[in-house]
Amino acid sequence: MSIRIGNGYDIHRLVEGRPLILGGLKIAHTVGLLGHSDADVLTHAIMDAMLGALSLGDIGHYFPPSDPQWAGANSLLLLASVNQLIQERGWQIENIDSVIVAERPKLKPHLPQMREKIAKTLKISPEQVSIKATTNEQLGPVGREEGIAAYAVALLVS
Ligand SMILES: Nc1ccn([C@@H]2O[C@H](COP(=O)(O)O)[C@@H](O)[C@H]2O)c(=O)n1
Ligand SMILES: C[C@@]1(CO)OP(=O)(O)OP(=O)(O)OC[C@H]1O
Repeated sequence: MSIRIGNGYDIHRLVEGRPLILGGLKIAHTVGLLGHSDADVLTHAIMDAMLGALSLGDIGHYFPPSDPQWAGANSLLLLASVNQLIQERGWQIENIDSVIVAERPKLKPHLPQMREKIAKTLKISPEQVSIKATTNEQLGPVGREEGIAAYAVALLVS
């Protein structure tokens, strides 16, 4: 058995007139994340962690922000295709750990549903997907609610 580990990070700006989508879940809030795709920072960080584990580059390589094809893209569909990419190479996810950094809204009540959505997309159990939330203690751009960030680690086995 071989194992590989990867990490991912993403941040998107919060603006009015956009939905807030995190882990594939639409969350009621006054502002949402700006991006070429649905700007789902958590899912983006997870994809980069999976790609990083196999030194396969980053999501921008597979889904260029300059490509109109990805305008408004559902990041869960991109996640499914990254999963296919690693499976084609003989790898599967052992577990994912992640954290969303957001001052607001309160994300704890939404975390179980996010775990289910990510796990279903990756065809693994929700127990293999950890999603946490923390504030940035009002420090920096995230602390000023200018954006939301996410970090993820993925362990792959073959
Ligand atoms: N957007 C968020 C941020 C945090 N939480 C939960 O609150 C706990 C305390 O957060 P601190 O940043 O003050 O340490 C954290 O452990 C999360 O459970 C949240 O639900 N939504
Ligand atoms: C998935 C993509 C597609 O445009 O999403 P974006 O919303 O542009 O988000 P970003 O994390 O800046 O870059 C990743 C892109 O590949």
